[in-house]
Amino acid sequence: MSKSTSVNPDLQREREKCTFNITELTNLLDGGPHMTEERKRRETMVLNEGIHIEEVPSEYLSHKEKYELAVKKACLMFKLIRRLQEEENAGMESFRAFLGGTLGSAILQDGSPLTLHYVMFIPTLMGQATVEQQAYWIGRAFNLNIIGTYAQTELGHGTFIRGLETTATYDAKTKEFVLHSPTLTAYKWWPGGLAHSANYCIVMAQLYTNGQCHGIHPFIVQLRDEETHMPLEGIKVGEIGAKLGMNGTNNGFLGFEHVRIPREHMLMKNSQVLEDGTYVKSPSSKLTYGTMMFVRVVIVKDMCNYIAKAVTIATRYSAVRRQSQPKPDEPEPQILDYLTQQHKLMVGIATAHAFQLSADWIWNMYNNVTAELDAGDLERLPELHALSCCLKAMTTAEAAECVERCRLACGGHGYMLASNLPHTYGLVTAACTYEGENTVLLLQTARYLVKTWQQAQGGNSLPPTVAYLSRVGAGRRVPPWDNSIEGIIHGFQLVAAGKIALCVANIEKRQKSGMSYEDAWNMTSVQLTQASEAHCRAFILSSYFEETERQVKGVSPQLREVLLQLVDLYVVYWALQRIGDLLRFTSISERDIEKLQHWYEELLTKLRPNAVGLVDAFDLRDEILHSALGAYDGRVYERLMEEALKSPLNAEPVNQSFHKYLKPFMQGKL
Ligand SMILES: Cc1cc2nc3c(=O)[nH]c(=O)nc-3n(C[C@H](O)[C@H](O)[C@H](O)COP(=O)(O)OP(=O)(O)OC[C@H]3O[C@@H](n4cnc5c(N)ncnc54)[C@H](O)[C@@H]3O)c2cc1C
Repeated sequence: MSKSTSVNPDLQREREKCTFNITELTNLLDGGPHMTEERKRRETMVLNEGIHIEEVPSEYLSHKEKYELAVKKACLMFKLIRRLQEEENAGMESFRAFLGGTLGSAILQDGSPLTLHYVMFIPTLMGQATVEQQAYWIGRAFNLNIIGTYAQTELGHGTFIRGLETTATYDAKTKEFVLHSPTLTAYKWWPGGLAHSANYCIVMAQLYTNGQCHGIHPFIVQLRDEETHMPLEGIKVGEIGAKLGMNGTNNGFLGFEHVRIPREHMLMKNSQVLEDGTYVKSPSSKLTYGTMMFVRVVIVKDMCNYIAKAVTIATRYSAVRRQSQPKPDEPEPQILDYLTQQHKLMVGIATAHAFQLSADWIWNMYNNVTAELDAGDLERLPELHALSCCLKAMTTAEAAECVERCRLACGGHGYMLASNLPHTYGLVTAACTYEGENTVLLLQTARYLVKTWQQAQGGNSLPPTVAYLSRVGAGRRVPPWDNSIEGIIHGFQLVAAGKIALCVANIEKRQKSGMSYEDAWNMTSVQLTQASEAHCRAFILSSYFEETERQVKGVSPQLREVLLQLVDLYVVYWALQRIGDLLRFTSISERDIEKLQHWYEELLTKLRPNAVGLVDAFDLRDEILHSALGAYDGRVYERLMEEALKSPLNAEPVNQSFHKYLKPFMQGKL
């Protein structure tokens, strides 16, 4: 952590009154002291290169210049990864470590044009290419001799994959596929790095062989000449234009005019097309889920980093900022002393912890299920799929809310790009849409929950993450309310079960009244998304609670106390947020609610002295925070002015537009 000699005295006082050892918490969050050391080593290695330093802040560059700078930085980052691979034989994790949440967004604040190469291109090759295909492609991709992306979404269709229109028609005479975009809406639209960066691409297209359509399959397609980078014949490629955020990602469009590729360029680990055009179906359509789930799990982990970043900025700023004078004879208080401010910030800190533990949990589950898959066992795949869908949806939505709340908590200064909260919001809110639009994902989880509920009613045993549904199932008497953490978590399980039961009952009722299943589903879908959210909330609350209980066994009493306070705060916060649900599905009373409210206020007060210590423990270097409001030394006002002076408009006292427009206008001559 970069420590300036002159730290703002308020911030310094906050650090002095912290009750626990900050390094102990940092180590815990990293997964052990050796991991902290490893992370710091990586950060130093990257930041010492100076790639993050910008002569002119990139917000003042043109669209084209922003892209050119993003490519330069991304290449320098990839060069480092290549060096690490050569020196230390590092694997895929080196990509994640360098390009993921914290370091990645420190270097490329508005997204990287090469991210898709490691987020989607390589994982898809690993998951869907045959051993021979991997032998041919992975080495080149891994060494970054080629740059790839992943093109699925089209102008006309994103969510509905079966509706994609790009075709890949097999020509048995030449043993080639012919890729074609029959309509404007068939154009690929959105893939990161596609516009001007990647020279290869995995394209999802409708496979036709012997006159029959076999649905969507992956193909690897060369887009650009490896020497000149010119688009190959029949390839129509370009950029989709400026966006709310992520303007460094070079999202592109792509159309094909009868482009021929060899048969070997269909990724055939799962389904195959033989030389004569015979189609050999995949043993399970579910096998292709692997890459999607990997990416969703990575997204959950990234959300923790973005939340940690936003709350670090807003909490440090809240310690430095003084405003208003509630007591006439006393100085203005730090805004962190207002309970409403603590309410905005503390839950963010707790959320970062809760998501990190949920992410670790699902990461382990992902690895176990993948190992089972490799051994041909698909049993836990639907459970993992359902959990990864709702977790991705909930964590991205909540991260976006949390970053926005942090921005608002910083008042006007939070609106400045120099706070780095707007860019962070741009990155986080995009994740609500990509890799599965959030509502659609919640509905996918709901489909699994409805099915599971029906299984439970039939007396079948349920997989671990939904086992609670048979314990708290329909028809059971609602137990007395227990105003403890375990009691609230149990209450959330009752809410989830109650909502799922209602959805199932509503769908059945609507069907009985003559509606088709599809219409009954659609009419119930608002409730279905809420049931999914309730299920996911119950999962996050219980995994956060259980994992923390396990974790605190190995920490000092001082840290233990704070970690448990954070869990309590998170659980009670959500109970208060969802009072309506609890009143509806549990036996909670007005008196219990009042107690919860007091408990919550007490927790905020208890956590208040440790607020800065808690965010310091995220150990985000100034170069990573990239924020005038959040720097370690708290020199907020000085930094804001320093940043303002970097505006190109401040380079001259009078702008030429004065002479050209303002003056003639004021003099009535325009
Ligand atoms: C920043 C960014 C980066 C991206 N990167 C890539 C990339 O690299 N490669 C790639 O292939 N794609 C990429 N995408 C595309 C992304 O995957 C799609 O935007 C996403 O899947 C949603 O599809 P859509 O845009 O067609 O929205 P739509 O599916 O049209 O959704 C619009 C609305 O309709 C609703 N809706 C749709 N279907 C249903 C349903 N069945 N039930 C209820 N409601 C429904 C949705 O909830 C939403 O409110 C990216 C998108 C963004 C924003």
